[in-house]
Amino acid sequence: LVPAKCAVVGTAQTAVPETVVGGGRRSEQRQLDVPPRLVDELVEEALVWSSQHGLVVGDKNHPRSGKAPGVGLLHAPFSLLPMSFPKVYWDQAVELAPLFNDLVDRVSLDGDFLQETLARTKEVDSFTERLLDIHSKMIKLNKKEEVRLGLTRSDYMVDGATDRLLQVELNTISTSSNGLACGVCELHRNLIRQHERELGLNPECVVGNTAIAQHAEALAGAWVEFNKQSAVVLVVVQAEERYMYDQYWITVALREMYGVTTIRKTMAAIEAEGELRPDGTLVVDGLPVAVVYFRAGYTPNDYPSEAEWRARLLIECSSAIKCPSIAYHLVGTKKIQQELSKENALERFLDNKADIEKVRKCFAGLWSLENDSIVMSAIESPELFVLKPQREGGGNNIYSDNLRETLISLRNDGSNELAAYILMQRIFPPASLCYLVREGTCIRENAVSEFGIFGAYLRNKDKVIIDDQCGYLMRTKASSLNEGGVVAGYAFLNSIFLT
Ligand SMILES: N[C@H](CCC(=O)N[C@@H](CS)C(=O)NCCC(=O)O)C(=O)O
Ligand SMILES: [Mg+2]
Repeated sequence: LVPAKCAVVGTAQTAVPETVVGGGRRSEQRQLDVPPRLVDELVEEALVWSSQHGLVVGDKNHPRSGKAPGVGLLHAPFSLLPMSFPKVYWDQAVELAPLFNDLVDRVSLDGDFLQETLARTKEVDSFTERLLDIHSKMIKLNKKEEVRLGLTRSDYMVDGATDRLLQVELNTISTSSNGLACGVCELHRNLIRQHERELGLNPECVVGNTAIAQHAEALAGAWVEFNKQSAVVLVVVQAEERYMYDQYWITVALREMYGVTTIRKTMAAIEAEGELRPDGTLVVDGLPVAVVYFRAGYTPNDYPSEAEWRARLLIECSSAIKCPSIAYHLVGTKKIQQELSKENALERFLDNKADIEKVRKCFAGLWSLENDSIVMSAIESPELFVLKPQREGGGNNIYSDNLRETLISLRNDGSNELAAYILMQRIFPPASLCYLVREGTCIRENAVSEFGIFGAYLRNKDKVIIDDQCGYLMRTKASSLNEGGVVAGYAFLNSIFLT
């Protein structure tokens, strides 16, 4: 992806202009120090570029910005300049992508493992319970998903204390920012191209992002496997979606590159307009559905009534290729992540010893709350842990004093509520001063980054058609913040150049 000559940018060996502050610890991730006058110029150019190239989101201050495209747009939050990122971590994450693709697929086929691992959680977490109910219905129906499409993202942080790349989580549903991530990469390339001399950076050093093209390719590949010309790709969306432009990058590419039609429907609309033909074909609004691409359905908020649950069940019972299937969705829960980190757990799913070691090497500390000694450690040193419910979408994790109080009350209740959570080692990535632009204003903050590699996996029976990394997402947030997430309103989109 990156010409070799770039790999040395930012290290002491090259005649690097004084503005590129690099070198230092292996895990050092640095941004340029830029003269203030130049910052203002770059910010103005970046805001114009974003507006002209669709690096945009709906503005939450505009009443209809989540309803109709083209109404109430605001530039997406972005880092003004790319983050230098050690090539050794990029290579490691790329190497892990197919291993996690394989792991997710294997675990998704082990219905007993999913049901048993989540059995305690099911008792105290009604959202997970509803997902598991649909899953067990599929098992009773002996429903086989012969064609399986996984569009995942494995998120990592560099642990500053050990320089290790540690997995934060493996997302298996609605992995987003795949569209906008490509935009911010092009933005950075453009800015550097216009100011190459002053910035002392080569635009080619910004790692290209293939996320849009590869997500479209994978969805089109699944549509081909369904093998019905008149069928469409159904995108499940929330009624209010200010992140729609991120989604449209994928669906427009699908139409323009592959001629595949997509329709956007809420779960409620699917329940109202959807039906199953005798042969199992899902028909929505009169159109046969080849692929269901979930960009909603990952949070209880997406199921405000029984209608949405009926829609989820209808989709799952159909012959449509689900992205993700209910099983893939369950594989992405934090409880499964914690279970897979246990001794000998990976051996149940992966064969190759070397692969198992590579996967295990990126696991952070993960514990269930049945482990009372860990719970006591977390009560004593809450800042070293993160308490995680089985929730996606950002803004759900519990930190610091809130973590301690939650654990104390859960422990005192003696209730089995504990099974709704897992504890994870808190990772402290190296921080560096970054220029962060939101709502037209640039601030300079000490910030940390979370690096995600998207994964695409398409399989038809025994034929693996796609098994690859499919782009990346770099998110940067003020190091003073606990929670991350761009949609959640904390993080900024970023790109990387390798050092
Ligand atoms: N509105 C929904 C947003 C879906 C969503 O929040 N996805 C989570 C994983 S579940 C995610 O990938 N977050 C990365 C981008 C961020 O930091 O916000 C969509 O567009 O599909
Ligand atoms: Mg997540």
